[in-house]
Amino acid sequence: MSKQTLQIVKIGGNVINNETVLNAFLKDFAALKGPKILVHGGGKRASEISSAMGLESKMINGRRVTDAATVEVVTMVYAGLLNKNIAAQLQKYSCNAIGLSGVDANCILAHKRIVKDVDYGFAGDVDAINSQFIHLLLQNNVTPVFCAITHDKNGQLLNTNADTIASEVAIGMSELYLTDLNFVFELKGVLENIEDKNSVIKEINSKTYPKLVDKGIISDGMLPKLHNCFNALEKGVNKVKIGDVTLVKESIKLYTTLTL
Ligand SMILES: Nc1ncnc2c1ncn2[C@@H]1O[C@H](COP(=O)(O)OP(=O)(O)O)[C@@H](O)[C@H]1O
Ligand SMILES: CC(=O)N[C@@H](CCC(=O)OP(=O)(O)O)C(=O)O
Repeated sequence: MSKQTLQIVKIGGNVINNETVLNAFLKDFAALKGPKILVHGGGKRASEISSAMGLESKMINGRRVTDAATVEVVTMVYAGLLNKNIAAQLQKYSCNAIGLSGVDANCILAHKRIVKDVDYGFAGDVDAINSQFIHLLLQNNVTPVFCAITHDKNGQLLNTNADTIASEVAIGMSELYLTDLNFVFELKGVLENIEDKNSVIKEINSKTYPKLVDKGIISDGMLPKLHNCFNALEKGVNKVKIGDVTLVKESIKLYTTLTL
């Protein structure tokens, strides 16, 4: 039997911080037919709230250094405020959303990120997705909304990059579905020239990708995003796209497609 298509959409911090844009996007997302999953970040809001609490935010290579105080703040912001607000807006648009962290029903198991020379604290890298439980929700017309909080099965909460959550969920669900992964952010796609908002590169493949990195065209947060895109394609995800909030509309023509 052929697999059903599953849409996985990730929204980032700049979209989440603009209430009007976020609501318009959530209305379109709610109208998407078929099984779907929303993954949200919210790094920008977490940095603002940390700052208001007198905590400094430190990012290294696109990932937040998450000390004991920061893991408390990000859990409150991602798994509480943002996750529940997004689920409430989707309910308003008649999408039966369930706001979840990776802890709930052991949906996303992770381990503390260990890399040479950098102590990221309670930042997590993903080990496993509970695809059977997520499948159960989807089959009952429930739409999971995941935030960036995971756990290590030893009682420790971990903060995981939301792009990584989206690609790992897409990889994990690929055993059951044909998965389409969509990264939604504030620009129309990956740009040839960051000053020209319409200079969207329509297709990036695994050969052109390193050249764009060498030329400095791809930098900052786009580096881990593209790494996650290619990792997803290599591990069986069907389609990967990057674009703005109109990406979930069928009529949209301008975005970046990633291919192997
Ligand atoms: N070539 C590029 N095209 C588009 N954005 C780029 C490019 N190179 C670097 N960027 C930066 O990457 C950012 C997106 O990454 P990030 O801030 O992590 O997004 P999000 O929080 O939505 O995941 C953009 O806001 C932009 O500043
Ligand atoms: C470990 C790590 O970096 N976690 C991220 C999780 C949120 C996120 O990825 O948010 P955006 O998608 O809005 O950037 C962070 O705390 O910023």
